[in-house]
Amino acid sequence: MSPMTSISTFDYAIIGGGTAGLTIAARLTENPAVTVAVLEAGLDRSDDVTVLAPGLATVMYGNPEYDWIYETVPQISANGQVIGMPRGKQLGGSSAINLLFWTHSSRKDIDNWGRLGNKDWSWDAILPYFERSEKYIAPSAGTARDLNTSYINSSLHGRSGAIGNGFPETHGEFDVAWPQTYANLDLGVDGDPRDGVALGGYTNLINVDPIGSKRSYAATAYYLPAKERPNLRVITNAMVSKILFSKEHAPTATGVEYSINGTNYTLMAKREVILSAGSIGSPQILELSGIGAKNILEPLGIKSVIDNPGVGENLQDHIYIPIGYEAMDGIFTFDSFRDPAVAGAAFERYISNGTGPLATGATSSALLSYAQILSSGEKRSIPKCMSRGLHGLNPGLREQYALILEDLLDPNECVAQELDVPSGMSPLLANDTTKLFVTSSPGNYFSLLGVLEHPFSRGSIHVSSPNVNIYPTIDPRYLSHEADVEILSKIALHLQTVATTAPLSQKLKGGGTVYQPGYYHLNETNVEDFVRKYVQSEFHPIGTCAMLPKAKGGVVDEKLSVYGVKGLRVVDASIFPILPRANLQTLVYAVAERAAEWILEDLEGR
Ligand SMILES: Cc1cc2nc3c(=O)[nH]c(=O)nc-3n(C[C@H](O)[C@H](O)[C@H](O)COP(=O)(O)OP(=O)(O)OC[C@H]3O[C@@H](n4cnc5c(N)ncnc54)[C@H](O)[C@@H]3O)c2cc1C
Repeated sequence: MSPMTSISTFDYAIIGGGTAGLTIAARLTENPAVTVAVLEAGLDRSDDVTVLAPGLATVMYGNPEYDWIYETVPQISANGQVIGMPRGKQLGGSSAINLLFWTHSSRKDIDNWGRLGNKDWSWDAILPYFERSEKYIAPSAGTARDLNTSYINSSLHGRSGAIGNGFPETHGEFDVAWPQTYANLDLGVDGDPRDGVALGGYTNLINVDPIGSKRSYAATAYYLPAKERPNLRVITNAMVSKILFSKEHAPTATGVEYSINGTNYTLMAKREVILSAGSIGSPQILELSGIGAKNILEPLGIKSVIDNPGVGENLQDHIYIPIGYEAMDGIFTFDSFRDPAVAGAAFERYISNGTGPLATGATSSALLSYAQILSSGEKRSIPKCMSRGLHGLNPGLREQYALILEDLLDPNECVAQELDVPSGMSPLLANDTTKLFVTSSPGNYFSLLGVLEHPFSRGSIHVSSPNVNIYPTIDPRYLSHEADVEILSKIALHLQTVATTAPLSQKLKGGGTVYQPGYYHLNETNVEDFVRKYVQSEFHPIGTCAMLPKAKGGVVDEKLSVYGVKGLRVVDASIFPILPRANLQTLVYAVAERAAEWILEDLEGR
């Protein structure tokens, strides 16, 4: 907890000290006249090596000290699997446990947010906020050569923003092989994807500060520099259960109820409550506070404040298929850490000088259009099941599907992201994230992952109890739309082409044809069955408090204010109306930066 102050009522109360919450807190308190309280359920772990060492990220999954350890209900269209859903429970939220990919959405992705009815949302409008959150650090000449970083257009990258990012000075044989493999497939990156347009295979930036090779994230980059400000109070171990409303006229958010170790407290907010509890926590807290579908809340004894059936709906997530290959003898993968001596030596090396395998995360990425992943001679077309058209859908969903279909037909728009995990994986144990990124099979493995960027399936998150400690029901309905199965199958088949292409194939046994036990060769006949059995979450849930017109299922307006109440905004990944390409954190930071500016403008009456 940061130093106590005598203030008991604040101008702003922020629920959730995660990626978005800490960004807003830091920006608002730059104005010394503004008082801000942040209420975070987890603890401050910003000096914990498990958080800071890039190579230890997956160690946090399934550990309640760091992770909420949510899980989905059985996924009917995905072989009945329960999928584990880690979310960061600590200052920094999911930015403290994520896999450090620093990627950007496409220009069209954000323009689409505008086309869905959100005034003033476009790529051009969000650009300054990407820049504000980014501190790009150029690599050494050796790293630039090894990882082929010549695609970087440094004029596009922010140099003095909050989050340090660059290329790891420690890299392995797979990292070096990756860009050349895509170039050999004629899929080499055709620019810097930071421009929102470029596609192809490349070495990705990761948000690691080169000084000591430490994770740069919301707690270290936004919170720590602001920590001593007298106008900021961050309360950790504080579980928020409810937003309070005044009874006058239209309901106005006036404060929050929270508890610490079972003792209840109330905190008042004179100007606004800002809900930044993430895509699972934010709809849960809205519903617990009476904002949501009346027919869900009243049977649970929750008094309705605003009847809005959009809350908790429109859940979308990036899903992927992994395929495990056996690495050539002598090549390091994280499977080598099964030997405690190897793991111990790596830890010592990281602690003593910030180098070695724990100093880096995976860095390989490819952003590919539908045309680029189809097998040669195959023509791009809309999925078979979409040929009936979009009749009978509600207007909001019809518009979203029309945009996704456009992306499929556009040779310049990303449909798949391909990446790697330098170890074996156990996708059939996806309900237990302590087991997902390891394998019990002896040997060293390399996993290729193919992600579906714009899924059609839509799910929901709803409370099942008025008690905040009972987790909401999370049902993403993975693969419930047939089109997702069809497209993900094509992506899975493309991964096999990548694995058998040099120089990557030279690093894999049998030239990329020897599989980790449990995986097997895929073909047109067996791939759909494989996709339903092996599908995974990239842990990118969005959309559950969607920024959309209310008639289209919206929960917040284009300035992120909750419909029907005053003094309440939602600012986090839950407001994304439709999934962008690639990983989400750069967009969460940018949205939070933009929201902070609006909040300050409102204060100044501009
Ligand atoms: C395992 C994993 C890997 C990922 N990898 C990448 C990646 O490599 N690159 C990338 O760009 N993106 C990645 N992402 C996605 C990205 O990190 C998230 O989308 C982003 O951090 C979400 O930010 P947020 O502000 O919406 O939520 P969060 O950062 O999760 O913040 C929500 C905060 O609210 C708190 N909270 C919730 N409920 C309550 C309550 N009742 N009371 C008080 N506090 C509460 C939480 O503890 C948390 O701190 C990954 C995510 C995960 C989980």
